[in-house]
Amino acid sequence: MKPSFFHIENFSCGYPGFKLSGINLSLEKGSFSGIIGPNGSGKTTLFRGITSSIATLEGRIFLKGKDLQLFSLKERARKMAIVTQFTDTDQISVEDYVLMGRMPYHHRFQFFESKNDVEKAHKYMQLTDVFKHKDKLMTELSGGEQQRAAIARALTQEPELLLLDEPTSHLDITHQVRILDLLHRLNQEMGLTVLMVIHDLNLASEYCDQLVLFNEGRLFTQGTPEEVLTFDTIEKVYKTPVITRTNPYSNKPVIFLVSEKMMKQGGENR
Ligand SMILES: Nc1ncnc2c1ncn2[C@@H]1O[C@H](COP(=O)(O)OP(=O)(O)OP(=O)(O)O)[C@@H](O)[C@H]1O
Repeated sequence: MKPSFFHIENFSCGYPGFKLSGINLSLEKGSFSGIIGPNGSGKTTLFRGITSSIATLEGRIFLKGKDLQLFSLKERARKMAIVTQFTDTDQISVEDYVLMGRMPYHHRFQFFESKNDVEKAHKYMQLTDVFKHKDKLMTELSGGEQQRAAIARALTQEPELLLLDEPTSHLDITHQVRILDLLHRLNQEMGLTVLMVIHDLNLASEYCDQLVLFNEGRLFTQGTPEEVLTFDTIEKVYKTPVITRTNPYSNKPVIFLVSEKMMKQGGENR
């Protein structure tokens, strides 16, 4: 059988007091997947395990059939990029920050970026709408602008697999759609494989082919948005009732939250 593009096998990692365990996950080349789940369920921990920021306790991860541990850092950075929740905002210009995405392609004694590196960085800065800030310091950007610069840097890395931890958490609605549309376009046109942690279940439903739902350090279920975003599953995992409907334009599931206020008003109107 042909190995999948990215394969996580019986994986476990964690910290004292929290263990993520028994994770099995396969991503096909060119897939667009979302990891969802309540706060503290282990989504970021999985990314930390994948990038070896924390030690693996059990299991293995394969990228294009090769154990991720066997990749050199440079080789891995050419294949896989990650956008974390926290952008390091040193005293560095936005342009230099994004250009760091080209470092995995520099040869040993290359101290300056090439014309090609600058062109790529400018292209992705434009696509993420941060080009106008290129001469500012990263510390002078807003949270959403920093998040877009981090995405620009990861795209400048031109990876085959892009991992994003809550890429839209600081973005206004225009930029949420703009960034997700951009990722979708790169996914469709260039075969970029995307795996993102996302809290907004409606955006997850709209953009992802596959959803992976985490709960209490385990993978609770995975499947298409239609299979995962059901009333029963959401109530069981998030412990809150929701209303589920289908978006008439995209035919994807849409979730409406049910508040106490809404329940009371519903009662009064009956
Ligand atoms: N450095 C750490 N040391 C010890 N425990 C940690 C550490 N980082 C996270 N945890 C714990 O691990 C658990 C999972 O955290 P994680 O950040 O993976 O959750 P998450 O699903 O990404 O949550 P959120 O949706 O809030 O971002 C939490 O209970 C958290 O308190």
